[in-house]
Amino acid sequence: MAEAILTLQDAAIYQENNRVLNNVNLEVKRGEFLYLIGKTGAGKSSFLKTLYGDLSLLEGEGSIVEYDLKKLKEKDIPYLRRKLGVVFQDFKLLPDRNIHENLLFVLKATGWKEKAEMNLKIEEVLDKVGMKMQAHKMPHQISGGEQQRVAIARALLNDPELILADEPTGNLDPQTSVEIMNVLKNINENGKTILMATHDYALIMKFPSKTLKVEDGTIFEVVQRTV
Ligand SMILES: Nc1ncnc2c1ncn2[C@@H]1O[C@H](COP(=O)(O)OP(=O)(O)OP(=O)(O)O)[C@@H](O)[C@H]1O
Repeated sequence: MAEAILTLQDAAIYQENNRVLNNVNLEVKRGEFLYLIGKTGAGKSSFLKTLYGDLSLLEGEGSIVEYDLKKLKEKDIPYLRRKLGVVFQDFKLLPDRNIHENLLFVLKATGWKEKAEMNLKIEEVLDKVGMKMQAHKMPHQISGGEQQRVAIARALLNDPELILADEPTGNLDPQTSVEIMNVLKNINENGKTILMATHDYALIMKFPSKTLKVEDGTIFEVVQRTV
């Protein structure tokens, strides 16, 4: 049996004083690809924010990539984030520097020092997402799908154990969404665990995988045909 990379027991998720989710119990095993679905406002983003330390876990127990979410301190968060790769709907690339410099910025911010090592790492992650030849371009010179590829490459820089993707195809057309899914699936097949929030049921049908649903204030696993 693969070991658990994420577990939650009787967890509640809060936004300010509002309890958004309750009785959350789940276990994600190393190597899994999981979807997180649910209506707008159901609490998917709040859930993911709790996992990457943006919201505190106030009730229940939780552990992610060996961090205890209940005991997480402010000073732990940068280290937790290095073991997680987070991908957002809106790419969040820095507009004032090229692709290479965007990735270099993250490496420097996470403690890398050796220029040659940094350049090699950047080349390696851009190669994984098919963007090696475009490292000199500015974010506005590449398409949305290409920007998302770069954002995925950025998430891979510190060799994370788990990738959290919040609607990574939300701003992309159907064909580009399929291309991004192929990139994510490929990364998953190479051993990374991925938890991906999405509204895109067509994509789920095309790339079936274990699916969690956020509904009525909690999270539960659904079988594919009922999503
Ligand atoms: N900063 C905040 N303060 C208080 N309540 C919030 C805050 N952010 C979100 N909420 C509330 O928490 C609930 C869950 O929001 P959340 O953004 O997690 O939903 P979601 O499922 O990710 O939706 P979407 O698909 O639109 O991103 C909503 O009722 C929302 O109004």
